[in-house]
Amino acid sequence: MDEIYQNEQAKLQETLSFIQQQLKELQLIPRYQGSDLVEQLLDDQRRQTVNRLQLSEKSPYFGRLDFEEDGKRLTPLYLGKAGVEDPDNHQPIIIDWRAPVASMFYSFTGQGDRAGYVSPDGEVEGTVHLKRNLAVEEQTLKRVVDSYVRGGENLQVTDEFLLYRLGENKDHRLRDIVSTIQVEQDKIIRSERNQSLIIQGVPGSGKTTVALHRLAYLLYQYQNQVRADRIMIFAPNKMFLDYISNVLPELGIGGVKQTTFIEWVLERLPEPITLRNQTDREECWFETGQSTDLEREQQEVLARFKGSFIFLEYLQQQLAKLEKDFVPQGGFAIWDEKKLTSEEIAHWFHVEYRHEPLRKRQERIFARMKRWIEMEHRDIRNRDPRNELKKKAMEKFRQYKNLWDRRKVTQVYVDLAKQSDVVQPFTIKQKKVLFDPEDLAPLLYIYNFLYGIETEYRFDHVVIDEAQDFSPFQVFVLKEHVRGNSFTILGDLLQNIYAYKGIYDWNEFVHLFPEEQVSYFQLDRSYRSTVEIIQFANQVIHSYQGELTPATPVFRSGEPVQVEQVRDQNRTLTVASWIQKQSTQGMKSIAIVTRTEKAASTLSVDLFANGIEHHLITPDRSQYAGGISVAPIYLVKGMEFDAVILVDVDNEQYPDDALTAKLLYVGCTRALHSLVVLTSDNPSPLLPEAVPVS
Ligand SMILES: Nc1ncnc2c1ncn2[C@@H]1O[C@H](COP(=O)(O)OP(=O)(O)OP(=O)(O)O)[C@@H](O)[C@H]1O
Repeated sequence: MDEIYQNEQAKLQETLSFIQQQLKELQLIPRYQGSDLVEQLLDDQRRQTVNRLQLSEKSPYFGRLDFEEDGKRLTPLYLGKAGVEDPDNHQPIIIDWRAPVASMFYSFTGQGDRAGYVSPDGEVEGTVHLKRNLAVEEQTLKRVVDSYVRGGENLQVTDEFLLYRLGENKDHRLRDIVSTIQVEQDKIIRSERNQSLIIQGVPGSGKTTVALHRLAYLLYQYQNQVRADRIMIFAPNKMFLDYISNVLPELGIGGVKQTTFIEWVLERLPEPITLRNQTDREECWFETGQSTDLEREQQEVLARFKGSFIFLEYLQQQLAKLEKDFVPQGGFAIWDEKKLTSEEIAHWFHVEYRHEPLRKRQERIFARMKRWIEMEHRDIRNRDPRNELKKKAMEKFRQYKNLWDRRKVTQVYVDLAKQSDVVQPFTIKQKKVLFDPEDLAPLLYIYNFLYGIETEYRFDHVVIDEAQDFSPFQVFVLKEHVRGNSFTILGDLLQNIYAYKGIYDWNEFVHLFPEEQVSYFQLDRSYRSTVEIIQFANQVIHSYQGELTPATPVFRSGEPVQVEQVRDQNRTLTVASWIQKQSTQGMKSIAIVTRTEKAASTLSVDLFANGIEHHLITPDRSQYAGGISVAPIYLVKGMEFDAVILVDVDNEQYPDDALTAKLLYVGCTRALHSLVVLTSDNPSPLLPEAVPVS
């Protein structure tokens, strides 16, 4: 292996010198400031090459595949995050991981020596001689692992490199996985653009990571059809967006937009919308105790109805009626016998302008009527030198315009919703209607119906993360904004802790797309947590698993999950000493997870009093700083930590019901390496049979 290592070391030096030389030469060329288009294009290309070389400089490649295409000679292919070529002969020095030929690195599993890929010129086949993983960090070769050598004993060492990567401690942001993308993940990443992918995946199966890699792939593969600034990522909250914000820049991608659905709709609608304070609602939803059960149930029924396809169909019918009767009866008359009949105006509206949204047609008709009055007035100017008749006509016109529907979008929605049997009256506060997030998709739908969609709000691709919390109505309205149904929709039905929104079954989304344009994927392998943690979490959710497949851990063993009984008065000290122990063991991200927001603030105060510096995660927090975090359980969804301690896991806080089981499942599956569960002398019935260690 030493010789192999030395050869690779020499190759790395040679590649680095090449990159540095290229960079030096390119950086000596001054930026072009003139107006010659060809020169501008060349300058732009140089800038892109500099960006790629800079990305490659620290870690030029991560893998090598020796491939002998049938009828050609064997070529070692080095794969990196960005492609680098020799400018003199255009030969590739490093191949971009997204290139067709690179797909073999991910799809080749070592069973037999044949491999192939689809190039722009057709299928290519050949023989693989070597597949090698190379870990290069800060220009230093750290590790060389061969996962396949032709004719050698191939012991599935791919896993060795994967385990090495998974065993690392994580800082505060999600990372790219280009060097260890797995076969089932690669299929998703390389899916065609005009496909809506619906991905159900167990916690830690890489859903978020894979979706971001798919974006990088789409931007590479469909350069002329997909633009970064026309891609939108929808995620549950700002902190989560901050948490995932490193992956795309690590892959050399900039400019992709990210938002939450609420924020995006509020920005999109021109009318001010007053949203009811959601903190109270979430608190009520996640608060423990029976007193809120009825309130929760009512909320669930109403919110689910507003997000449902049934409500959408109801609104569609109502809006169709609105359109049919949009033109007021009676026509419009001015002086003498001059008149526009309602049939004439309706013809403009329903036939001539039918391709425009309703309010645009209305504007056009008003403009046309105004022009008509002026034209008619020219004929009688001599009779009406002081414009008396014209003024009267204009006054009548003003009155006529008021016969048209000129309600605000919010008013149209409130009126239509009220007429349905299910929707209850909206709360009014200080003369303003208070809306909930589930009203936003219907509001946007009505807005689009009345005003249409501006170009800047159309997307080439949309990612919906934690999509189990999205309603069919939300996805439907987003579909109106996306060209070619290009979606990546991902989530986990077992993590739908907001039962008052979202879906029970992915079919609720599948039906929204044409059959040939939608693909369903299921990811069952969990890469995040150790075997012990996954087995523990699987037992927590077991009774509520339903049809869903339990998570299969990648074989990475760690310490057993500890369930500890502590008395109330000792709790803070136990947590404090656990934190200290984890920090000394090198854990970079540590989470102390409580059942409610109140409990998190109380514990936070106690920990500060004990000298433990940390961050308290609250619903309005927009950044995740890593280190030590204290958070209520429902706010850690989507995130991960090296070590997690769950506190107060007793019968009172975690009774045996579906919502609580899901919450606890989410909490357990956040941990990468270490999980501790603190309970009282009355432990939660959801905990596995493990005998508590006291
Ligand atoms: N092929 C892989 N190689 C290395 N690490 C991986 C791979 N796939 C996933 N991971 C790691 O597993 C962890 C979980 O990934 P990610 O957060 O994308 O999963 P998820 O399915 O979205 O999880 P959750 O449902 O819990 O939000 C991350 O640390 C990610 O880097």
